[in-house]
Amino acid sequence: MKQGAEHELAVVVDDDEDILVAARLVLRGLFREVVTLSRPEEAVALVAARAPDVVLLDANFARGATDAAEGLALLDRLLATDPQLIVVMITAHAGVNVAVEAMKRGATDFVSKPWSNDRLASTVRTAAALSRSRRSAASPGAGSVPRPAGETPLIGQAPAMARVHSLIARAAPTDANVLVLGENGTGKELVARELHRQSLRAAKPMVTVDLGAVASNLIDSELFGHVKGAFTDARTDRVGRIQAADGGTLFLDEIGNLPLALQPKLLTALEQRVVTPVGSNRPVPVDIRVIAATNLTPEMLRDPRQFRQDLLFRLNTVEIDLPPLRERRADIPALIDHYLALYAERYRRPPPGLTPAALDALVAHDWPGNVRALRHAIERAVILARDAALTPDDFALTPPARVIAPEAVVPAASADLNLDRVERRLVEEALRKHGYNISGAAAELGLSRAALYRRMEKHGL
Ligand SMILES: Nc1ncnc2c1ncn2[C@@H]1O[C@H](COP(=O)(O)OP(=O)(O)OP(=O)(O)O)[C@@H](O)[C@H]1O
Repeated sequence: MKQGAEHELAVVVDDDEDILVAARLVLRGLFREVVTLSRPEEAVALVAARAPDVVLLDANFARGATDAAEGLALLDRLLATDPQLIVVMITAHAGVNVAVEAMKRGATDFVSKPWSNDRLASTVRTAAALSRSRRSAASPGAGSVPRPAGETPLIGQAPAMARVHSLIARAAPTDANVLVLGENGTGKELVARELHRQSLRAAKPMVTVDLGAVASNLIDSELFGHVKGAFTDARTDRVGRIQAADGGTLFLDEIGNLPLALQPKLLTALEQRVVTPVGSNRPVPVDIRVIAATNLTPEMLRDPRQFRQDLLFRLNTVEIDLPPLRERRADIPALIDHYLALYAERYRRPPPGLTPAALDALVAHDWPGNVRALRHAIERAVILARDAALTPDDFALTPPARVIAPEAVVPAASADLNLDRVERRLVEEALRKHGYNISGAAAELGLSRAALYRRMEKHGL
């Protein structure tokens, strides 16, 4: 038995002898025993008998095969034999689709050939650490830390959300970059938090950059930092957010707002795992996992005039698409219960009841602002609630989105000129006109996204 090895048993399954030898050389420092198998059928029996810490499995078995069918079928069989098993897939260079398919089926991570030995070692070490915590707690996601009190859980068991939960559970413990897509208010940030919380980086920070809220000329130094004197206002050195996330997770919200000119710089940082602060020529090494989110549609994202495709390819190793609330109405009652209880406690009142008509109206509503709008509607209703159960009128549900000419919202001379109410109306109309797309509505109103959010909060929209 080898002294000093961190883990017990690794199994490498590949029909290429060179790969088996190369993997053994890397893994023998980490495991007391490394078993290499060139015949896939032996793997199932070995997994059943010995519950290895990690299996490293080649995706393309039959020599020359590229569709990975055999490797994926074996992955299914191994996981059926031992659902707690940690499998790291070996994929061909640029085999991202295979890697994603493998992770959807339950692989924990992947390495692509040709690999760098350091990368292989760190991927397998991370996977083995996960295996240990999974087996000791006998529950998936055991590497996670508890959700802080008061932080919202990701509610929803409708089929579309069940898929989201399952993708989160599988992608979280890997270092794969994740791109979260969805309309405004669908919960993209919550998903990012869950991914971080269930990851092996959970004890380290998740650093967020909202690229929609930072002025475009400041994004460079916000992300990469700067050195004193790099520009007029740079009076001291400043660490950028990427570096601040070292060891943890970097959450890039509204990634669609990253200026095209800065996209190559981010790509280089992600590929080379270094950042070079503005005004410096000394790259600093960083170890980050990136989660990005956007409300751009997949079609917009795939337009090279909006987004560099090589950067997209880096960011979307796993893609999680959050459906709008109107496509998962089954989740609405659970969301209502959660937020009624939350706000009743916050505003120190008994949880109000709900008439059946109110429940029907809330479930039937289209919620163009998604869960955020539902949450605000409930908060407002709780604040205004009297003793009786809440009725549809207590929720001020507006009719479905329609496009309104801007002139129509300018009040006639005789109309209500109260500034606060006019502001509310304008904000509401702009939101509706843009289908609750915050960036679009903010641009039309001449506000930053942050300023628009403040007004939405103020007016309970
Ligand atoms: N599934 C959910 N369960 C509970 N609360 C949710 C859920 N989805 C969203 N919310 C709540 O809705 C609000 C908006 O969520 P979040 O900020 O994550 O959305 P987003 O998609 O990132 O929005 P935006 O694109 O506008 O930044 C938050 O208050 C969040 O707590």
